[in-house]
Amino acid sequence: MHNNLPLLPLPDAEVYFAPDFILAPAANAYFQKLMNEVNWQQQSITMFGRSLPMPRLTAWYGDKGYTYSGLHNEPQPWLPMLLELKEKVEQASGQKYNSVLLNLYRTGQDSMGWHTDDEPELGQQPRIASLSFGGERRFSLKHRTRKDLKPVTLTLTHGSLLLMQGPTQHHWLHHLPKTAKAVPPRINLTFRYVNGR
Ligand SMILES: O=C(O)CCC(=O)C(=O)O
Ligand SMILES: [Fe+2]
Repeated sequence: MHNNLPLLPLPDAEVYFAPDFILAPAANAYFQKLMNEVNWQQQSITMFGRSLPMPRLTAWYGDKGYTYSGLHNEPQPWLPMLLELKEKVEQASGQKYNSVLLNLYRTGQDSMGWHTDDEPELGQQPRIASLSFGGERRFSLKHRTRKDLKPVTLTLTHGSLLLMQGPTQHHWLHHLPKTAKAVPPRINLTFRYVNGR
């Protein structure tokens, strides 16, 4: 699908990054509203038979249930603010989304490990539109098989939009590592199109 966002020169991928997608005054207001109005949850992950708290808070809103990190998530009904952001992202990307997963990274110790978003419900070519608010964090992509390609690191700035689509999830992993720096809290919204159910 055609859009006017800046395309990153990555092989086997279609990744766009607009660092100033939402400008500071509006982005500040969204950050505060998201902090206050989203129903943030502490979920657990089971690893090696042990249940551990996820290193971030999460929330899931949208039209359809979705399995993520082995957990089935029943979405909460859309908040007006989330529909407004969804519309902005749909206009910029030229595509529709029907769900959003929100992540709150409270400190530099909150993180997300290497993964791909390739659950069957996301279809053959998952599209993920990721908005960031608050503290800047580094985000990296690494090719699954091509060791000659160095990992690519971006700084996900306040108000930025990162769009991953096409073959990206088949060939690249991504993560949001911890940082030892003192960083303000960060809120991330990943809009997705979930099929079925
Ligand atoms: O916080 C981020 O920027 C990454 C989030 C992510 O990869 C995900 O929710 O699948
Ligand atoms: Fe992801």
